[in-house]
Amino acid sequence: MSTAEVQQHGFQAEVKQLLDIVIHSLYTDREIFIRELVSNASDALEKLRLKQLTEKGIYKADLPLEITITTDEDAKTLTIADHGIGMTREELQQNLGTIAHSGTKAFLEQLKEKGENNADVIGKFGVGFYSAFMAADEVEVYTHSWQEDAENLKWTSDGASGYSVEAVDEQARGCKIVIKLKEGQEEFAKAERVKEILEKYSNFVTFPINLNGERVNKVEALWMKSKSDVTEEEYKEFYKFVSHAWDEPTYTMHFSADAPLAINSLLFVPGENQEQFGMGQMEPGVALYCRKVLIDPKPSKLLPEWLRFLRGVIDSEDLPLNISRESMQDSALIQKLNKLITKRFLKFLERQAKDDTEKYEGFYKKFSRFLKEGIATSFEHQEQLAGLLRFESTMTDAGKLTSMSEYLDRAKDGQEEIYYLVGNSRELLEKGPYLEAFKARGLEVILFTDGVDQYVMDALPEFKGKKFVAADRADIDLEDMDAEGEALDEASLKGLTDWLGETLGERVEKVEAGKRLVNSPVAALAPKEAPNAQMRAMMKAMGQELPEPKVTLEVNPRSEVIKNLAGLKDRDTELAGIVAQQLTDNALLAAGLLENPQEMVGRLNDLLSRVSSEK
Ligand SMILES: Nc1ncnc2c1ncn2[C@@H]1O[C@H](COP(=O)(O)OP(=O)(O)OP(=O)(O)O)[C@@H](O)[C@H]1O
Repeated sequence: MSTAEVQQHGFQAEVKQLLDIVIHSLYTDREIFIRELVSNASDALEKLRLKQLTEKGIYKADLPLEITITTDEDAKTLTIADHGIGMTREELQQNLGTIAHSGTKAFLEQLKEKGENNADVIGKFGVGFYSAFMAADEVEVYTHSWQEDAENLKWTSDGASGYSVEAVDEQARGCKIVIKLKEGQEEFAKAERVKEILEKYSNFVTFPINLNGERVNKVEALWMKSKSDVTEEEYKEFYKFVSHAWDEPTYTMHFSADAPLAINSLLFVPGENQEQFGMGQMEPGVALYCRKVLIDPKPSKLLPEWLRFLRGVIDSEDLPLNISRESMQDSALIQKLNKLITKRFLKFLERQAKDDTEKYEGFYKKFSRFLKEGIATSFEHQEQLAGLLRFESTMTDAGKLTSMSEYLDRAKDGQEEIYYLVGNSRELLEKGPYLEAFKARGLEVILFTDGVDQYVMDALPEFKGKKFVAADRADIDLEDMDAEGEALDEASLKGLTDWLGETLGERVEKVEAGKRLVNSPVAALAPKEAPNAQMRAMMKAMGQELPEPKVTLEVNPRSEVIKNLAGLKDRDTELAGIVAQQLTDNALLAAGLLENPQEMVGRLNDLLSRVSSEK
């Protein structure tokens, strides 16, 4: 291939879609494209700084690690150049021709399926390099990779269908991005305007920035400063800068410690949960530094996976600088950092929950899935995480949330268990037969209605020494109470339960007189190990055939239906048999365990015809 040849490339379909949104629908804060490009330049310089530690033969090794910005009002251009790692031909195609981030890609595919051009949502997550086309007619990228034998290249695009790549004359190491401004966007070629934009965040950039030959920033790392020297505004801008975010952080946690490890850390909980918007699994976003030198922008083991929503920086002096990223991931030091920061963050959340409940509940609505994932996957932090859960219960008004600690505060003296029930909605749970007995005894039951709650509760055995017990399980031992109304006498009750056991045969494990029912005649109690209604629905959705579970049928000796049935079985065994089957179906239906509603309809019609024919 001759070096003069210009290669034409089409953009990947998702890039075209993204560019279409960027160019036609994203109008707010166009100036942020400068932040995106400066932040990319800073990333590229950080990567080069790390290469300097581990590689020999860096191209033009003496070039300073800095960012140079020039404006040209006559030519209507803005140029942002860095001496970072630059890009090879393959890297240009990979990085500036496709969307590497799988989450963004999946998200765009979803938008396409729905036929939406949702600028609002995409605007929340940033579009990186492509944001240049908010202000540009054409963008040129001149580059030479850090590798000595790499080509001198120029990438050009008008942001429409594709881009070209060609070999050019000798380039400096790094990238020089020339932005040819659109009509109406000439302000970004004015030095004053660009300076004003840079001032917002340039002090977070740990490399010098020169604008038209004049230095604009002090180089300082915000996370190394003391809390009292940083303003709210600086935190916000820093968050946007380091995480390429367009939203504002919900929480900011800035701390330093000397022992057991020397740490300076600045962490953010984002304003939005990307995973909630269908952007796929987030990548870890807390970068690891050692004395202001970036070691790894996305270290996967620095924090537990369920903390992948956090953004920010952890800087530890104790890290050896020359260690390879691979061996660092498994080092004892990383494990220590992981433990320490997780503990601090959980404590931080506990305090936030106490200090501003409303704000915490707002956070919880968006991010609770991560905490629950933590409970299901990390034994070590289970108890602390359980304390951070919020839920409704039989003692809260609908829509109001409470916590485990509040539950225990309200619990009766001597109550050794925490009762809960999992289902699709509060309404359904309240209509079911299981809560009566608890209500009658003044016992609080937690109502879990999130789709993942069953998994969470399967993983969580206890909280502060009190066992979790599902209110619909057969083996709950509730204390006797003086229920109102006359109960069936012992002998008739025994006769009835024996007869029911025989009549229902294989359908039930056993039939017993119970203490838990107040109004309902019967309830179906699933054995401890059996999947509950929610799990069954999920298993069925995955195509698994499930037999009806063998339940314990608990009968209420004070119910009129039960008292009548005890007599009916001796007068009209056939009719009593139909009633018994129907009662069982009712109980299974209420429990979400009924498998054959068709059979029930036939039987109900039979019953109705008998009732209506009675004189
Ligand atoms: N100045 C630069 N020097 C070297 N590589 C660059 C430069 N600018 C961009 N790149 C490369 O192009 C890729 C894509 O950049 P882009 O800004 O679109 O996304 P990102 O920075 O990876 O992610 P995000 O901005 O969403 O966090 C970068 O990951 C990087 O590899």
